[in-house]
Amino acid sequence: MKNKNEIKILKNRSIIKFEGKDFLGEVGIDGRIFKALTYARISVGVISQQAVENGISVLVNESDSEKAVNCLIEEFENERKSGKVSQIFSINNVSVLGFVAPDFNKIMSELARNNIFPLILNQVLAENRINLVVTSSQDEKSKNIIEAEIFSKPKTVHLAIIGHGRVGSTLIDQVLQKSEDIRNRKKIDLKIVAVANSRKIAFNKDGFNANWADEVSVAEEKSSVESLIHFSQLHQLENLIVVDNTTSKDFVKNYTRLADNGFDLVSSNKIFNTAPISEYRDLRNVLTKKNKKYLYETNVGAGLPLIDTIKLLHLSGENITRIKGVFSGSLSYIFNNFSVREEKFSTIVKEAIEKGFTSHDPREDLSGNDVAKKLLILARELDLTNELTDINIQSLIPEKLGKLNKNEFLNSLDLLDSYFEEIKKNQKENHVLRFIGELHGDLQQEKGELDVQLISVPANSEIGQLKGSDSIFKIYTENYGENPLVIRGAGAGAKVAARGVFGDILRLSENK
Ligand SMILES: NC(=O)C1=CN([C@@H]2O[C@H](COP(=O)(O)OP(=O)(O)OC[C@H]3O[C@@H](n4cnc5c(N)ncnc54)[C@H](OP(=O)(O)O)[C@@H]3O)[C@@H](O)[C@H]2O)C=CC1
Ligand SMILES: N[C@@H](CC=O)C(=O)O
Repeated sequence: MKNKNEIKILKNRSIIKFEGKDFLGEVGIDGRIFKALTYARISVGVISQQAVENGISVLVNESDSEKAVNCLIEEFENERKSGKVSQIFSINNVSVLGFVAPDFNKIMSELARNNIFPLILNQVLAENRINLVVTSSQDEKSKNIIEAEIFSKPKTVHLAIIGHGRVGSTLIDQVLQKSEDIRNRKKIDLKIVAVANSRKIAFNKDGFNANWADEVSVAEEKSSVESLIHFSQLHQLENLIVVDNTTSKDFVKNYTRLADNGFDLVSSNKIFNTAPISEYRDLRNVLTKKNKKYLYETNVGAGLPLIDTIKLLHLSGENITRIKGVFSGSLSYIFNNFSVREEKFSTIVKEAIEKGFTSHDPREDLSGNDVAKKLLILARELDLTNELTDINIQSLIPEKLGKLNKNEFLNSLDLLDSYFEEIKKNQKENHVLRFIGELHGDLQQEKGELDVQLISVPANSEIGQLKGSDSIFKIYTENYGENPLVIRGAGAGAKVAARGVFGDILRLSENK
């Protein structure tokens, strides 16, 4: 190699594989292989011997591969008949990458994380010189990964944003606004290469810019995970992250396939983490096997650093004994306001919807389901095996309103007014209403007790003093005793949720 800093790439090569048994160490076999190839005027490149499998691999130009196989078949006719040589065949469409790198192990682990496993590897340790043979469908991607490692170039991270509703579109704008700064400060080049909704998916291999919404609106490709995987393979994209900002039950079924195809996962969607425990564990096993990561900090408390904190406490052996709080940003807003304002319940619910605090269908919040899911997600972080059906949920909507379609329900909101007015009036003096979640019981057992309910608390209590759409999580542990660790802050809204998702993306990117 002339320039030590160059990555040399030789395309259109074939591996000729020569396999058999009992010829290891036999004098003359290698010589006959090279002689036969030389007589056929075939030039030979990287060579590798597999002692265990008793085979030899040589590299030739793809245009010579058929001739190379035929001349070796002819040369070893007798050994093939006796069974000493079992197979002579070619693997076409491969490329060689030659480079000098001091930290070879790091490069190998980066390649493996991107599902790249070299077919041949030759190393001259003393000179840090390496030759890798990879399939041509992965050669450019391998080159980019190796270049980023050896030349400390910004590493490109390719993002597929699934769902561009309130959270997804805010996230895209935040990423676009910050990408240059992140490239300069962290040497991470974030490129949004795919954006999808439930109907279609738009691709841009160079990365979308501020006009992304226009590109999505004219896209014609049907939304599917197959086309996303195909696109990532066609363009040999490395460091892939798929971001699920949907509310879809169907999309989460793709997580395993995406992990299998080299994607790490970030999700604001709570559905996967509240699936039956066997499915929940299956994906985690696949992720471990495939060395893929799955981050979901925004599943509980939007952008608040809650899941990470609980994970750390639990991992460090601190026994969490109880978690109690206001888990829902929308219900926080609704009851913080309803408790102190002379307004109808339905008016305040409409405000929460307008401010983007509620789920797409506000009944997900008002039924207590959203809080129940958040509670379950926290319980499972503590290795408890609870299911959604184990949770005692007090729903805030009568059954008949649950059966309406979304618009009919929104038009019937005022049917809730007198019921909540009555509850408000019947409280003790200086009390306010709060909708809380609580995980308690003996948390060293397999399952904890999970309750979701509307309570009345003194206005001057910690929970009673909550404002705006803030969430509060009180985490009680053995060592903190009756002084819980308290995490409090904005619990809903597209901006804070998107910021939390962005944080997960950056955490994954930094470790890539
Ligand atoms: N809003 C908030 O404060 C917070 C929200 N979250 C979570 O963030 C997620 C997104 O919320 P939000 O942005 O408010 O929801 P929206 O309803 O505003 O947006 C959902 C998006 O997902 C798309 N989508 C739905 N199904 C699919 C599918 N099968 N494949 C591809 N795209 C799909 C929708 O496309 P289409 O228009 O075609 O249906 C839409 O673009 C939710 O899971 C929510 O629970 C988490 C924390 C806080
Ligand atoms: N609707 C949720 C936000 C999304 O998770 C809430 O009100 O907290």
